[in-house]
Amino acid sequence: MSDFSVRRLRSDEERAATDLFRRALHAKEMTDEEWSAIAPSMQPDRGFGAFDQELIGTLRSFDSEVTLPGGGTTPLAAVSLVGVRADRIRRGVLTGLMRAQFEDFAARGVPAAMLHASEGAIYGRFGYGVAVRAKSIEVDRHRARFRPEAPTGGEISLLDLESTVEQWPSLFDALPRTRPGMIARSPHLWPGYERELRRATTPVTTAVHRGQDGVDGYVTYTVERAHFGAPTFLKIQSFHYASPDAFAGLWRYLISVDLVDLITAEKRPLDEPVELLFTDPRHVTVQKIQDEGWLRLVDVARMLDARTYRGEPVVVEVTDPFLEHNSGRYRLSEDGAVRTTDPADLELRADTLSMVYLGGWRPSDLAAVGRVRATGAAALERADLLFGTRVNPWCGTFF
Ligand SMILES: CC(=O)SCCNC(=O)CCNC(=O)[C@H](O)C(C)(C)COP(=O)(O)OP(=O)(O)OC[C@H]1O[C@@H](n2cnc3c(N)ncnc32)[C@H](O)[C@@H]1OP(=O)(O)O
Repeated sequence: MSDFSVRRLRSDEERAATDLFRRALHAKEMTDEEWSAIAPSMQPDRGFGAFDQELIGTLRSFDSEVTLPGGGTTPLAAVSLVGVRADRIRRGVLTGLMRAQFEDFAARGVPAAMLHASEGAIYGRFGYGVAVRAKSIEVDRHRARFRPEAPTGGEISLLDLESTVEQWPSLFDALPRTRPGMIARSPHLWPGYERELRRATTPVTTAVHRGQDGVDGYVTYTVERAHFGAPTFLKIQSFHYASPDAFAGLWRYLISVDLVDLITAEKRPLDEPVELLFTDPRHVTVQKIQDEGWLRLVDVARMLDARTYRGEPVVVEVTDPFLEHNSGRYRLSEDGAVRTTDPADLELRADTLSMVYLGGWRPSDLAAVGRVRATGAAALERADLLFGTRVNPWCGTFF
């Protein structure tokens, strides 16, 4: 490890830290105008910097909360803007920053953290695991026909760019965050979203769905084509709903939009049944399945006790090399989670525990690739049921 120290960033260092992150991602430094648009998204006291003679690495977070299996919520740190200067990588700088950030989470009683990773090989060693995967889909608008039993939906009204910017926070906040892994959107997120919307080169439209009990869903999109004669894409930027009627009603609207060939939606829940709305499900193709959210159980005991379980108890032995105090055995049952000295049914590392925690992976599948060790098939069957969730996890918020 080279000689550097890590400390909380002062507010007058936030711009340099953001530029350092952007350089690490090969993006240009910000103009004054760009910084004034981005500055409000920096939650004070949540940034860390690594310094030798100067700033050489950074990361930050903003406060949020996450929905857990069973419907409860806990505080969550949404981690982002992670970067180390190119001439200082692979010397332990990120490791030092991670350690300082976890200490800060523990001091503030934040039991979990989530991030979206630029690369898949970075964060496992720090105890983050792929808890949420998502699919990107493409719908052939000309051929997709609704099945007769698909809900008809309610009324649709349209918002333009300015109304979308104004109403997005209240539209999102009014909808329940029902899936495990969904997070609250801090006020610090919206300036970045607004900036993205304003950078669109074609009109931004939001279709708002109103059901019997009022507004219960919305979809925001742009329509784009590469050049004259190329296929026209309706690109969904954001799609949230609270009822099957809103889900089907908004898809009916999207399919009805003229002069569109293909509809694309990125990072949708794995079990969202868009294709089943249509007479031929093959008119919806899955383009990609990717990791959407990496979860870290910072306080394993608290997080294990915060979610619900079904079925017979299981004792898990957790190994957490990065946050050693989490290592130990936990008995999980419908009554919650307690530390125990009973023999373990399953053994797994902290990053693997994160993968099963929201119900995104079955312990038996992870056992098949050597990431879970179990006493036998019966233990795995109990663990699959215990960690299983009614719906797939989904984050649905980029940060
Ligand atoms: C949530 C987000 O913001 S995602 C964006 C993350 N940022 C980027 O991708 C920007 C470009 N990359 C970078 O800035 C840096 O390379 C970082 C932040 C990914 C890593 O920072 P570093 O200071 O090099 O990490 P550090 O030296 O602490 O590495 C710790 C270990 O992880 C490994 N590691 C680090 N980055 C990577 C990587 N990209 N791929 C594979 N292994 C990696 C190191 O080899 C080291 O392994 P070791 O302990 O076995 O020796």
